[in-house]
Amino acid sequence: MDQRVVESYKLAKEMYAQHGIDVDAALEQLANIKVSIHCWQGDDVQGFLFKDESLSGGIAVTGSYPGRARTADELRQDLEQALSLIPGKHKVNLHAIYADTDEQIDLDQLEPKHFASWVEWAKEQGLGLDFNPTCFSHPKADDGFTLSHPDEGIRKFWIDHCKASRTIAEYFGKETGQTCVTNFWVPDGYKDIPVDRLAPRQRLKQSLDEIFAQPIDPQYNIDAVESKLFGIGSESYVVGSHEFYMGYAIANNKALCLDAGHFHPTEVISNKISSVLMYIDQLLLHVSRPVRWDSDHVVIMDDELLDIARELVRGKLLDRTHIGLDFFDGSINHVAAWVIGTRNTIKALLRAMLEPVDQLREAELNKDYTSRLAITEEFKSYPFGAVWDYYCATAGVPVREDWLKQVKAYEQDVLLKRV
Ligand SMILES: C[C@H](O)[C@H](O)[C@@H](O)C(=O)CO
Ligand SMILES: [Mn+2]
Repeated sequence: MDQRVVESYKLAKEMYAQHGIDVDAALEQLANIKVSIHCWQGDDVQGFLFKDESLSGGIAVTGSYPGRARTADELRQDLEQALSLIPGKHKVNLHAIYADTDEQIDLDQLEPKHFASWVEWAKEQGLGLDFNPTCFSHPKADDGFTLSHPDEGIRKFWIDHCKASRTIAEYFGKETGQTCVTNFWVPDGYKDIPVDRLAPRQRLKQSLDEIFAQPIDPQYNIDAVESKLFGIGSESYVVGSHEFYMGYAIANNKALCLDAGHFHPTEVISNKISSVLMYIDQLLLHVSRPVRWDSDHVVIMDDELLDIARELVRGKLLDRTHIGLDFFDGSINHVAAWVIGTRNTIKALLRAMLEPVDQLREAELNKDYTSRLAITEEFKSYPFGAVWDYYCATAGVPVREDWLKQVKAYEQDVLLKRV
């Protein structure tokens, strides 16, 4: 290992120790945190089942950076490349449209066997798998409704797809030995002001009740539900609102998914974590970055990311939180997007672990808000970067921006050859 990395680390460790912070213990804790890396950044949310369907559901990918994965093998190859540049052992989050099969199969007919290659790969790589039914980019979702659809036949199709998804998730959990988190998000909503807000919500509740009627051992699968304020084409009303799913999760013992881009533009999920975890057992995060709207930009080291990490660390809530990523930027190298967003998420957790929380809490309780602000601000320039570099070096991944060289080489050798 580069001796400068080791020396900087030692100096940093001493500085943190002066505030009672055990850096080695923080790194040990960090190494046990798994981030769920979303497969859909790798191919602009296209999937492999319906090559001719364009992305729908009120979400959008912009950009046409070359080299996106076209097959499951390519996607796995790209994920391996990204994972080789990210410290720690993590999970990969699949959507149903990423089934790896030659069969012409519809979503309601999916079975574990259609994901066998993913499971085999995950086992080889020592990765966990998470899952999502895909209730969009399909002709039966063209009018913007799925699980709350007024047509019984269409609603049943989506219920059957979600049931099939839970069976697949259970299989993931059994095979990998790591609990699969299955996230349910549906785009259902109206562009303009509806007359009846209640009936679609009653139908969505009924559908969810049917989907979850089959018990699954939580050792293998846990279900999460994800709300949204608005989407493109559902600006006036989304059936699965925050209140709807918060209530549903509490009443039915489900995990709640908070996506950073799914609320009012000035509303932040960091301020929701401590509230929702008072009433629900487990949380799923979709760490994302809204820029003026739910634009799903790559996660950067901004105030909100750090605040999310602080909430989890300070409240000792990491054990009850599944950290997933959700962004899709088609304007930059797809592998780099994963690396940037995931490294930032892990780095933010480290930064949060390297704060003098006890000291700050004491200042707060003593109404010494001057010290609270002063210390918080000074710690923003404490040498967390030296600790991060050491962590990357000991984990066998590139230090600082060195990873970019590898991504550029991969782009030349692999991605640009995909024509
Ligand atoms: C593709 C994902 O399931 C999707 O992004 C969903 O989680 C979401 O956030 C929709 O806005
Ligand atoms: Mn999301």
